[in-house]
Formats: sequence, structure tokens, C-alpha cells
Amino acid sequence: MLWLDLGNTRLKYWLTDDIGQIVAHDAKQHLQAPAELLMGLTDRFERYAPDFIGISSVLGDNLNAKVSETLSRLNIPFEFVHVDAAHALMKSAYSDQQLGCDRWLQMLGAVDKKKRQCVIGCGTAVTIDLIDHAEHLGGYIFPSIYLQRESLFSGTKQITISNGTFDSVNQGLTTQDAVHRGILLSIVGAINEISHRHPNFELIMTGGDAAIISQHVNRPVRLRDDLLLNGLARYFDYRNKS
Ligand SMILES: Nc1ncnc2c1ncn2[C@@H]1O[C@H](COP(=O)(O)OP(=O)(O)OP(=O)(O)O)[C@@H](O)[C@H]1O
Ligand SMILES: CC(C)(CO)[C@@H](O)C(=O)NCCC(=O)O
Ligand SMILES: [K+]
Repeated sequence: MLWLDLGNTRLKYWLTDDIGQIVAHDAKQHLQAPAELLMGLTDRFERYAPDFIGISSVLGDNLNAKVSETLSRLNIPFEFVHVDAAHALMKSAYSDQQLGCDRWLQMLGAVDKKKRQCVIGCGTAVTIDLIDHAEHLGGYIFPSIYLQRESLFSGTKQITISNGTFDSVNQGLTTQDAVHRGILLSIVGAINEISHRHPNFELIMTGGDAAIISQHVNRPVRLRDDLLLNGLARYFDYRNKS
């Protein structure tokens, strides 16, 4: 099987064998041109010769149509995931017309009906979702630390582009430190507040910035980099059985 994750920043793919082991994987910045990037990958995908391609996309109908057009040339069956708020593995009170596919799949990949869970995705946006015994209660969406920094750069005169690091939540004494520490605190503070309100929810983090952020969270965090892939596998596995 070939699995595709079309995110706002990167395109990721995984090739898995019959027992679900990853045999090839890559992640590439798509610079808002995912269909073009896919075009460049079609030779490789043809060589992989998967029997099916399962797709998570948060790119919207227009880009998804272009992606479909590109994939049609491969003569390999493919299918986009559609969020289902009434799915047997997890019910959701969230509008399934709106809930991002990546968010939903990350939850589907983590969900355990015996647990209370807080799933935090740290990609282009940071998402925080609460799940109570396989019932999604809703969540929060924040701009990532990088998006927050860009908005300060573009919306102010005196804060100019700099390449500081997000490594502390203590008060800063320079513009660069104040910006980076303030932004990191906005997300870490929110996570700590949410975890304080929901003390018996297990904290699970995934995505590119999970390691940077989790260091400052004041409760144990489970880092998982396989949630979306696991969600994709569960989704299509379930579909094939029903
Ligand atoms: N200057 C930057 N601007 C934006 N993102 C950056 C920058 N530098 C690094 N990044 C990384 O790009 C990542 C976004 O892609 P990543 O693959 O990590 O997460 P993701 O959840 O897959 O994102 P998405 O699915 O939205 O593409 C951010 O998590 C961040 O670590
Ligand atoms: C929040 C993001 C950007 C995270 O990648 C994505 O899941 C998305 O575009 N979601 C749609 C909005 C929503 O989830 O309510
Ligand atoms: K948008």
C-alpha cells in the first residue's frame, strides 16, 4: 500500500508491505504546488507498484482535483479519506464538514476506547483535541510557532526577520528572545492549561514541532510520529471489513 499525507507545508508518503511495515518513506516541502511535486514522484510510485493509494489531504477541493488528475495516470486505485463524525472507532461532536482530515486521522490513529486522551498535532497549525473513551469532545487550533513568528515579522515595523530558536519560555531581554519565548509560551501555556483542566487525559503529541514543544510541558507526554499513518491504516482496514 502507498499512503499519502498532503499537508499545508509538506507532502509525505509511506510505502508499506503486506504486514504493514514501512519499506519506503519521504517528506517533501511542496511550496503550494503539491500536484506538480506528485508529478515528479509518479515514476517512483510506478516502480513501487502498490495495489492501492490511500490519501489524507487538507488542501481543499481544487488542489485535490489536480492531485486526482495526476494520480489517475498511474492506473493504481486511489481514494481520499472522508471525515466521518459517526465512525465506529470514534464519534465526534465536531462538524465533519469542517474537521481537518489530518486531525481526524491522528485521532483515529491514537484512539483507545478505554482511555481519556488529548491529541496534539504540531504541524503548520497546532491542534489540540480531547477524546473521552472514543468520543471526540472538540478542540483548539493555533498557528504554529513559525506562522506566529511570520505574522509578527509582517505585522510590525520594529520586529524584523531573525532566525532565533524556540528553546525557552522564560522572559526575554532582547527582541529576538522575547519573540521566540513569547510564541513558545503561547502554545506551551495553552497545553499546560488544557492539561490542568483535564488532569486525567493522557497527553499525546505528534508532528514536526512536537519535540520542541513537549520539553516545556509540565506533565508526561507520549511522543508518536506514526499517528496519521496509523489512522490511515485503521480507516481503510475498517472500510474493507465492513
Ligand atoms: N520557517 C518555517 N516556517 C514554517 N514551518 C517551518 C519552518 N521551519 C521549519 N518548519 C517546520 O515545518 C513543519 C510543518 O510540517 P511538518 O511536516 O512538521 O508538520 P505537518 O503536521 O506534516 O505539517 P503539515 O501537515 O501542515 O504540512 C513545522 O512543524 C515546522 O517544524
Ligand atoms: C488545522 C489544520 C490546518 C491542521 O493541519 C487542518 O486540519 C485543517 O485545515 N483543518 C480544517 C479546520 C478544522 O479542523 O476545523
Ligand atoms: K486556509
